[in-house]
Amino acid sequence: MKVGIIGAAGRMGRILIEATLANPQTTLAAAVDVPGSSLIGADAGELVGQGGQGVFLVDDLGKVVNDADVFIDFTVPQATVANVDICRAAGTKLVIGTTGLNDEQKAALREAAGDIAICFAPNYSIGVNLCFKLLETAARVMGEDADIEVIEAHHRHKIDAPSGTALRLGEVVAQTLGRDLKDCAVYGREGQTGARDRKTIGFETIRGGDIVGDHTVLFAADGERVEITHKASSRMAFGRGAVHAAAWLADHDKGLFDMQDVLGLAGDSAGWGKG
Ligand SMILES: NC(=O)C1=CN([C@@H]2O[C@H](COP(=O)(O)OP(=O)(O)OC[C@H]3O[C@@H](n4cnc5c(N)ncnc54)[C@H](OP(=O)(O)O)[C@@H]3O)[C@@H](O)[C@H]2O)C=CC1
Ligand SMILES: O=C(O)C1=N[C@H](C(=O)O)C[C@H](O)C1
Repeated sequence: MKVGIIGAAGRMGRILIEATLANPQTTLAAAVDVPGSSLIGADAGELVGQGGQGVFLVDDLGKVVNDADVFIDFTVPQATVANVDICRAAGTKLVIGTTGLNDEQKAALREAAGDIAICFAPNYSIGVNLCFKLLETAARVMGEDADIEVIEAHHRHKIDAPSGTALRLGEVVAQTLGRDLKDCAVYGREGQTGARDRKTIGFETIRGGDIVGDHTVLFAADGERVEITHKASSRMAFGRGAVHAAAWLADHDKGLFDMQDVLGLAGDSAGWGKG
């Protein structure tokens, strides 16, 4: 698969270049970043110490959209939605890792997936996707008798909160228990909060330093606690997964998928996911 990277100069973009070059099923075919970046025109391989790739960073997806079979986009919501339109018009597939999209932006992705194949997931690591499955079991067994809290920690540069992964963890729990996250989520607490309502799902966000990404779902029952925790120690865990998803899209012409589909874990889920 010929792969293009959007947001190529970013933290994840550089990792995605490296992961694309390392995967025997993929070749690096294009790289895009924001207009005005001092890196426009640079050899994309140079960004990861592997110069001479002959792929140069451009400032407009439209210039290279036909050069790749699939683009991987880890940028910001506004840019991602614009990129979906460009890829849709060109018939080019997309893997999207950007988080923080609102309902309207997610609906735009769903609509575009009527014409092109899109994989959209808040977390491309194998470990987090395993945790989504473990969580269904934990919620089924303990959910009604426990207070459930989702705790996440990320680096100081992260611009959205709670993380996309934390929100998906909350969705998995809520849907397994027949609740609607929009009604039962509580984001942080302060002041005279009153006693905790067992039907709520709490979210706590930590931002600091260079934390790659930690997530815990806590089930606090009377007399015992269960915690399901994932800690990413390298962004390559996400990068490898996203490039695997790009290669997996080779067999799909249209539709909206997520990493559960790529890993073959989607079959028996309660219906959460898909944006
Ligand atoms: N799904 C997953 O597994 C993961 C998802 N993420 C998500 O990926 C996203 C990016 O994270 P991260 O790499 O840390 O962020 P960065 O800010 O480091 O990277 C984003 C890059 O995209 C560039 N960019 C912004 N707008 C455009 C545009 N219109 N066209 C092209 N490039 C653009 C930015 O340029 P500039 O800085 O100049 O604005 C920057 O280089 C976030 O939403 C994050 O939550 C992160 C890790 C894993
Ligand atoms: O911004 C990040 O860094 C990450 N974002 C994703 C999220 O919001 O869930 C995934 C990962 O935890 C890293």
